Amino acid sequence: MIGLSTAAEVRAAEEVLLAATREGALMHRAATGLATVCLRLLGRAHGTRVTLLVGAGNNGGDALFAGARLAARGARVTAVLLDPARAHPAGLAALRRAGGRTTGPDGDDGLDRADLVLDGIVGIGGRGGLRPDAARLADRAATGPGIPVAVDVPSGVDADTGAVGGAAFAAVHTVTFGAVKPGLVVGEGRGHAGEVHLVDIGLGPLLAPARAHQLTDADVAGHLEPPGATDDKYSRGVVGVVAGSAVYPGAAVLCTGAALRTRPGLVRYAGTAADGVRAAWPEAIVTDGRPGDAGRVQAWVVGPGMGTDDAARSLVAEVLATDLPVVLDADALTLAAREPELVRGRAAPTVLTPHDREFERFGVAVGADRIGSARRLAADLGAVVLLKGDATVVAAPDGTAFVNATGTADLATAGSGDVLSGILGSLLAAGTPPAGTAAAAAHLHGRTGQVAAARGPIVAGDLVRRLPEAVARVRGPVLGDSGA
Ligand SMILES: NC(=O)C1=CN([C@@H]2O[C@H](COP(=O)(O)OP(=O)(O)OC[C@H]3O[C@@H](n4cnc5c(N)ncnc54)[C@H](OP(=O)(O)O)[C@@H]3O)[C@@H](O)[C@H]2O)[C@@H](O)CC1
Ligand SMILES: [K+]
Repeated sequence: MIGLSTAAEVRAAEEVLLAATREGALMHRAATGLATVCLRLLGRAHGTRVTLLVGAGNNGGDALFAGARLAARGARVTAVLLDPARAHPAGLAALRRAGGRTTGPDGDDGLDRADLVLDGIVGIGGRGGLRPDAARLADRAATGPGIPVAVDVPSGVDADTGAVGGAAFAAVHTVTFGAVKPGLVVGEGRGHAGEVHLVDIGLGPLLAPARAHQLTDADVAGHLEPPGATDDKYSRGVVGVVAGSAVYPGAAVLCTGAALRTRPGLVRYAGTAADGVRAAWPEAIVTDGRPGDAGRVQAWVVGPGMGTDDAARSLVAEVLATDLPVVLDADALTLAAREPELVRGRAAPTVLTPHDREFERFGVAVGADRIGSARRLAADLGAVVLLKGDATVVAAPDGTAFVNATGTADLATAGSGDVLSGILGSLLAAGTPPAGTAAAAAHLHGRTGQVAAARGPIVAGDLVRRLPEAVARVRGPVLGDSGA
């Protein structure tokens, strides 16, 4: 699990470490890591051209020291000092000693011929969009030939929320220090950060326990263990699906299929799409009755494609009245937004899976702080909220949050959400804690999108078909398995 630490958490840890190390040591660690990544991206230093955009804070200091290291190896380095009188003095001296040159914001910045541009305008000390000089340079960097690399945080991106309140540096790589900040992996910030490289500067043991996390394949593999010798179809968790309609069985078919393919066990379906589900998935146990007629289950998924009429409302209320974990998706979210007390009163876990418009039906704007908004709704409803997006956010009522790392634009296809709710129901039936389980489902859904899209454009049915391959990929190679 990767902890996501806010600027304040990083600063608090930094303060302790700064007091315990000799002056400048942390910045040297940061700059060494930064220069190493730049060298890897450039392939070599000698003969390359590097432009540094240097603000007046320590973020500019990092860029200057890294630039000095590259200059010492033969790169032609130009530092553009946004505020020459306040540029980091020791960094500036190091760059000049190594043969780098400096200029002001209106000088010859070399951006039109740079191989790499380092954005050291502002880091975790930044507020709001970039000021005019900085904005103009960030804009030129975006259209120039150099690889745009952000130092710690792309300037103009809020490190905690990913909000971009005006002009911002568009990086393809971000080299961040001490901890990954949430703003690099969520919302608009994710697109501005590009690939994130974490440089260890020794903060780890001093950081407060993170309240937001990213899962890795290894974390999610624990949810996807193959059946053991003593498992039977019941012991692996039985999921019940209430979805679709006689006229539109598609959502029910996708959701049931995804549940079946995630953790082979037992899937029960109850609803008016029974014929369609039977035809597509003879493996499922199907009734055209009510949820109560379906037989014993350990978790319910309710909502996809079932409409919002009185009949649908009564099915949602019946499922929510059980003491089992429930995933509320699609139409069930619209119904729950009308009667949030149906969710608030529950003792068993409830997971809501809204996209932005569904989220806002609960009366909370999503805004630019997606983690904060998901946390607010989760606390209000006493439920886990999985807010879908480029980087899906999961928040628990206690504020624990997860940001998904595997999302891809290919998942924005009709029926993709039905597949996610099927995956989630299937994992939740195992009885694991709901927030981490929802994050694991988002992770697997994203991996499935990646696996399926590798062969070309995808439809939701491809996700169901490629789920076993994605599960295998998340589990990774089995130790001791020779492949024979
Ligand atoms: N502490 C350490 O030892 C270590 C720190 N480290 C590094 O330090 C960074 C934090 O440094 P920091 O605290 O100096 O703040 P920083 O991010 O440079 O920003 C302040 C400057 O930005 C300016 N500015 C603000 N908003 C702006 C805007 N919208 N548009 C334009 N400018 C704007 C602001 O201007 P002012 O308001 O003062 O005029 C001021 O000049 C951190 O991210 C990491 O890189 C690492 O080396 C590890 C060791
Ligand atoms: K920066």
